[in-house]
Amino acid sequence: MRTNSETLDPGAVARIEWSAFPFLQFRVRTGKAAMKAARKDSDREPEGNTGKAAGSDTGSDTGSDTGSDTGRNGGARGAGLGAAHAGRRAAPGAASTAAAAPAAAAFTVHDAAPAASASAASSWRAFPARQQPDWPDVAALGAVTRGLAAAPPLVAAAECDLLRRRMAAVARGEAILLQGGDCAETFAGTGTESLRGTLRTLLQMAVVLTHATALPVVKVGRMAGQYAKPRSSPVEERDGVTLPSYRGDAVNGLEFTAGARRPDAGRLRAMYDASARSLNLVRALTTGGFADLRQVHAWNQGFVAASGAGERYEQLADEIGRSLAFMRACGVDTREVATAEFFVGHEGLLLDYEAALTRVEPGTGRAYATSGHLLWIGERTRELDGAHVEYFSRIANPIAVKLGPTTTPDTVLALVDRLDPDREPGRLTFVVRAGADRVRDVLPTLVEKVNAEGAQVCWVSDPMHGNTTTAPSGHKTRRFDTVLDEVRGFVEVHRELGTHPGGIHVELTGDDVTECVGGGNAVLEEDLPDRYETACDPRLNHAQSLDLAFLLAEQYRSAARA
Ligand SMILES: O=C[C@H](O)[C@H](O)COP(=O)(O)O
Ligand SMILES: C=C(OP(=O)(O)O)C(=O)O
Ligand SMILES: [Mn+2]
Repeated sequence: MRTNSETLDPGAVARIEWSAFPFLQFRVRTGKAAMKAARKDSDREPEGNTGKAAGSDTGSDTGSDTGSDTGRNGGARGAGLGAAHAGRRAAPGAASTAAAAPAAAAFTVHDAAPAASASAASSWRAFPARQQPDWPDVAALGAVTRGLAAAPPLVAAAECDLLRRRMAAVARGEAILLQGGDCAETFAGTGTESLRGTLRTLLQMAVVLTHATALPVVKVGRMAGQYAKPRSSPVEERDGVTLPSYRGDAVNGLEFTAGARRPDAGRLRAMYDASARSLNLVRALTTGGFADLRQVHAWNQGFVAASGAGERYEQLADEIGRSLAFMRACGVDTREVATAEFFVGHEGLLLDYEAALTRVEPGTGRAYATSGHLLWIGERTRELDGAHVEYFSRIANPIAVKLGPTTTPDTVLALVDRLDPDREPGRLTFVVRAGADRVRDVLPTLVEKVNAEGAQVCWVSDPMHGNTTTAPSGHKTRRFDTVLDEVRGFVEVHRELGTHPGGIHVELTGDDVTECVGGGNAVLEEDLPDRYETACDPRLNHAQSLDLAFLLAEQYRSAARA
């Protein structure tokens, strides 16, 4: 059967190139997939990660290269997983696999598809896949993924191509990436005020960064798909009771009961539905007036007036106001500047889900993950001979890879070879999360080696995941100053090398939560229990996010002046 994902017509794509005022403008027409697929699945061994118990100090999250992570998981076991896959396919008689036979045939039948694309939905199955749930009911998994394979794509291939071009601008130093949102989205939070708040926060940050850098800001939400979590430990222990760790709403429930923590494949369908609802709201808001520049600026003025550190930001906010007045005086109708180009992305962790939503473009034969525009591989799953790198090597979306503090230049160069063999600007982003104390040591060599290789990747800072600590109260937290210090280190390194600090990737929310310590309104350690609402990692709250944007804006400016 022929696979098909409907696309934007090329004319429409051409019309949504950068406008004169690049913060804005987003026109998308999505289409219906005509995809009838039958895919069965193979069961997998449970994750053998023997990392620290949940709730212990997360300092080690500042992490190991996945080379040593292999050690943690057991290198032999990793190889064994691959063997187990192959073995299962060769012996489909086992009761548990009978209903879950391999066959990603649905995606491999496009006659004109190049081999790489045609097998995108299935080739990863020959490689060990880390951090996958131990689904107890493989028949249910097969039924769900077959349903997803027949469902419409959530994003269009042409939108992914557009983001690739935007990311190419980032790679060339002509734009900045701002990516942010929850660590773990929840189904309960889908389509609610929280999502609006996160979107509003990102739009506010984008205006500040756009003005300070005089560069377009490419906006990508960690949203409408960020429902699956890799964990340091497969189990969590509380008061002598040990249960499977929460792996995100896509897999199991947060509640600490055996029933909730049991992986449920039906949640993959719920993830798709929740993503669709969120995307719908994001598209409506970003095109329906919510992103009106005057309104976003008014929000920023409100923030500056209310912030404990507001005085420091006043000048920049005033300048933005004057720029808007200048535009109006020149005859630009700022009321028309009311839509924003916005993309969504998530960690492409659950390969059964991503494979089921992979679609091959009939026109080009290229395969796309249609679950989101930009997908990334996490620090724990980026091993070169693993299933995630294999899957990502075969999709045409813009993709990113997280790099922790122990990442070696050889690993990075090998990732470039696997994931960006054509050295195409915009294809590959490295998200550095080395930790504030390591970034200045680790990053320069990585950047130099990649440059010497002739690859034009985007370099982005994730100042969250290398800076997680545990407060005396037991809450996982991050210090605002440390987060800021990592971003500063990241920018400094790039300035010294003459390369482009391409942007930030941040866990944040528009809510006034108390999860990270510090910031202009000074959340204290003892405040953490007040509004600690995250389902996984601590996020910057609304004010802390804007603090970060204003302070980063200062840094970009002073670096530009130097
Ligand atoms: O978001 C990233 C990871 O999923 C998260 O940091 C893991 O947290 P853990 O170390 O508590 O498992
Ligand atoms: C899991 C994440 O980060 P990392 O892979 O960098 O630990 C994340 O961004 O949610
Ligand atoms: Mn996280």
